[in-house]
Amino acid sequence: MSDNSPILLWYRRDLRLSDHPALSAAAQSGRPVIPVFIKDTTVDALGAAPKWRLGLGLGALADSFDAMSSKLVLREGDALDVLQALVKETGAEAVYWSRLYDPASLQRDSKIKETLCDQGVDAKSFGGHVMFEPWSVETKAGDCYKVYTPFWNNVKTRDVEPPLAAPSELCAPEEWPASDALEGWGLAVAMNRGADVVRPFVCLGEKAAQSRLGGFMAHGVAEYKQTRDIPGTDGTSNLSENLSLGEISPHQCWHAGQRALQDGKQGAETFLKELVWREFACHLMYHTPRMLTDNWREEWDSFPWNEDERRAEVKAWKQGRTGEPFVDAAMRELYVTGRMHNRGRMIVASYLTKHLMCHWRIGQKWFEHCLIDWDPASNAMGWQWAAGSGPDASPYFRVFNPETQLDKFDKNRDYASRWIAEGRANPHKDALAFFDAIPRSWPLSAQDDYPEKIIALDEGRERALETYKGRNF
Ligand SMILES: Cc1cc2nc3c(=O)[nH]c(=O)nc-3n(C[C@H](O)[C@H](O)[C@H](O)COP(=O)(O)OP(=O)(O)OC[C@H]3O[C@@H](n4cnc5c(N)ncnc54)[C@H](O)[C@@H]3O)c2cc1C
Repeated sequence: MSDNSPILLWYRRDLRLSDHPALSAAAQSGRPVIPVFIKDTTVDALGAAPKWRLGLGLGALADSFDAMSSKLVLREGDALDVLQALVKETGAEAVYWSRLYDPASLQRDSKIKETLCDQGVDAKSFGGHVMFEPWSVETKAGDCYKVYTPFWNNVKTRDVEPPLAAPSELCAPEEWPASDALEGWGLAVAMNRGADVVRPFVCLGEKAAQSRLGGFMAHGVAEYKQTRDIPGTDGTSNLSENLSLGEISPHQCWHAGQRALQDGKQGAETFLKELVWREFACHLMYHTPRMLTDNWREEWDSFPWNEDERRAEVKAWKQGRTGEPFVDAAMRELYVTGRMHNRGRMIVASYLTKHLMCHWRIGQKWFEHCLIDWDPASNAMGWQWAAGSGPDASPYFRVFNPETQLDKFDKNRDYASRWIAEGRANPHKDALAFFDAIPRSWPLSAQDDYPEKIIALDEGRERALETYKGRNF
């Protein structure tokens, strides 16, 4: 390889400069580095909110490169074609990237690696997206894990690579290749009116993610074990949005959590365990990619789910109009912020799949459309956990009762009143924001009456339990 040939640094879901093994390796080589992002079919396939959030993240990453006299080159097309064209244009002899583990990326990346290597290009993938490579965690029998607790026990005492500093400088190529304009990609198009409403809730970019982590370590993590389950408080890290696009690395979060634990902050161990849930999801997806599309437990294949999204009860669920305050508050939080508290996610998922007996894929798809922290593995695992069809799932006969959950986790109704406007003299501004975000085709207004329950909870629960009977779960 000649000393001055550039390295193409192919960015995907790793939108940061610090703790980026591929970028560090490229910078250390002393050769020119050309950061590239490609809008290929995996980007086109994203839901409205994740695609919009990606666009914001790319803008922030481009600014970071500009600030160090570098540049993020944007190209559109088949990833292999684009990389080959860039190799030709720039004389690059190497392409580096951070590994991803979903089936579409794995298939694309292995083909690209093979083709580029055959053509004499040094195509190399690096870690960084997860702390524990999915193939590096095995049971004693050499299998993958299917249950979280033994997975946690396996990894909890492992050494996690200390985070790498961002390179202080990057060598620029003699000539920069042409770049598309980010605005021309139309990544925001499907968000319509929602974008202006969601934007103030976004924590954008690497710097903001680091300060969010710092703030949480200083003020939140000590009480996290108690506060993480209360959706009316700001009791969690809110880092999923940044983790999902790689604006922060799990290693950075892990080491911050370890330091907090050493400082005697009790909640830090629970935080570390949650980070490992993300690892576990990725492990499951890598070993059983059908988890994204099919019941993990095949016994569920003959279950008579409602699969028709046009049904009135699905519409009511999506619009936060089921008449169950916990469910409706959470669905509106999703629409307004692009995120939803974990307790809300569990409750709306249980309600849709159990009380309404709708297929978990309907919910998975809606979350994929609305979440700015969308992650294919965590989303699929969460939905299959709630439905009962997943590997380490909530028992199928456990049906969350949204009313008793509200009494337990939202005693003072802080959460419900923040998100539901109807029937209130002075609705919260966030509850009103919902009506600014929704599509005009939803004929809803804050002046409407709050809806009657679309199903009595007992009736829904009994119907589900009755249908489970005689099945071999
Ligand atoms: C039906 C359903 C769908 C979900 N879809 C997603 C999704 O698309 N993207 C996503 O990131 N998470 C998803 N989750 C998991 C979880 O709800 C979110 O990670 C969490 O609410 C994020 O908030 P936080 O960053 O404040 O988390 P914290 O409580 O601060 O936890 C720290 C980090 O640990 C990880 N984590 C925490 N809980 C989980 C979990 N149950 N599964 C996997 N990782 C976890 C996240 O990366 C999170 O940022 C889903 C859960 C359910 C039940």
